[in-house]
Amino acid sequence: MAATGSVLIKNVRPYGEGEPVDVAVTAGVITEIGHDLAAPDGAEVVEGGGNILLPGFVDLHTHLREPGREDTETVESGSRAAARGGYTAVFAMANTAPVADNATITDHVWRLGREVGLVDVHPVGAVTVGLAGEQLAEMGMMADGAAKVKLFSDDGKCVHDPVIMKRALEYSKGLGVLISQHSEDPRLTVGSVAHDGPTAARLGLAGWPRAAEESIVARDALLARDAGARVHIAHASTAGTVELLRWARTQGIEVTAEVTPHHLLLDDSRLETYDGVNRVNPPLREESDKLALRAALAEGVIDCVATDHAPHASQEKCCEFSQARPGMLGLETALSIVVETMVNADLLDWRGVARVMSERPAQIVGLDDQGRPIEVGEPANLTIVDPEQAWTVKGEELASRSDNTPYDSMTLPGTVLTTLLRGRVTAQRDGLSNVTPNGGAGEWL
Ligand SMILES: NC(=O)N[C@@H](CC(=O)O)C(=O)O
Ligand SMILES: [Zn+2]
Ligand SMILES: [Zn+2]
Repeated sequence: MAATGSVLIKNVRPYGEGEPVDVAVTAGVITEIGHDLAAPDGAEVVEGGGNILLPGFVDLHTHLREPGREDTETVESGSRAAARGGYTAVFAMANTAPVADNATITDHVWRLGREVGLVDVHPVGAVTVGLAGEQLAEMGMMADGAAKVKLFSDDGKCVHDPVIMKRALEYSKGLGVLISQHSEDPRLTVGSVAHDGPTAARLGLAGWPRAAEESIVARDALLARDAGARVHIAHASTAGTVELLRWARTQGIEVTAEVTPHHLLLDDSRLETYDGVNRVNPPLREESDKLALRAALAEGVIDCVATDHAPHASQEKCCEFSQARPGMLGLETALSIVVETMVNADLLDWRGVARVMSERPAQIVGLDDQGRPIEVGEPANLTIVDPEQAWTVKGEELASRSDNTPYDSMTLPGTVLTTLLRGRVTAQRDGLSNVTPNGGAGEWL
């Protein structure tokens, strides 16, 4: 693999539009786009096979579990999973052990990411010390450190105290950073394990009401308005949250939001089996919520897709539903779920996929080297996707150290073939000749 040398990507269709072209890359930057380009001496050639070229994906919500739970994921295994999923940048949440609530930890995670070099790992800083919700963390120190932390979140927990959240928003505005809120009023979710609806009632599972999310979304929109700050809503899961986001926009409040692939595809009908793999926060909701989330993503009311990739050890997921840890894997399957729920449903075209997977997340968090248009002079953070190729998910074959995917054994549409970070190949499936029409995609090299 050439480090920062020359790469010639043959035969790709940027955004799935027009005739295939070649894309030449030198020193990590796109230098030419055209037909029948000659490979410069020593250039690595990547055959695109007429497939779709997109900007590399950016995930605002990943759990990498390092430091502390390296048995379930490391910066390396998570970076590999991300590259295979078409990602070139991920934001690693702060709910590690110890919590990433100071610059020593955020800089450590950032350095680990650089050493691995498969994806840009941006550590998320905690909003409060120890995620305890009581005392603001040293956000300024983290923002000023080597990692230049841009996103702060107590994810896993809600910044519940309105006074603390108000101060955090004011502080974030001054620092030019963004807070991502895990919207969950903890007093409404004590003991809750599943969406509070007919399915949970029938199955005897304690319910997690929509109001637990929506009351915080509404409150934080108002706090952001008063502070003149921006706020980002993590893993939006209800139709009511969509309506609140729409309302906030009409008021000129700067609220952005993400939706996870699992909330786009799955609903609480999955819970019938009591399989702990389906336990997640916020919980899988009802079909009406799912359809509202898809429509909101198509319309732009929800800005982007974020995986909430949450690896857990199998012994923490296989137990009784109420005992299973909440969270599911997402990085390696996200593109396929977006193809299934949005592209194949005619809700998004490939320009739209680039918008929700790459451009908007980069803009929201202020990354200037990711989510860029595929044009000469832009960094070559790219992914090649075969829209026709289906593949069968097998938990144990994923690059993640964990296998808690809710899509195990499912055949999903859309395959990532190659990912490039600043022109360097970070993931590549076996030669196109090995990609069989219905028998799954080629092996990862
Ligand atoms: N989504 C989850 O169910 N779990 C996440 C935490 C979180 O995103 O709230 C985790 O860290 O496991
Ligand atoms: Zn969360
Ligand atoms: Zn999370």
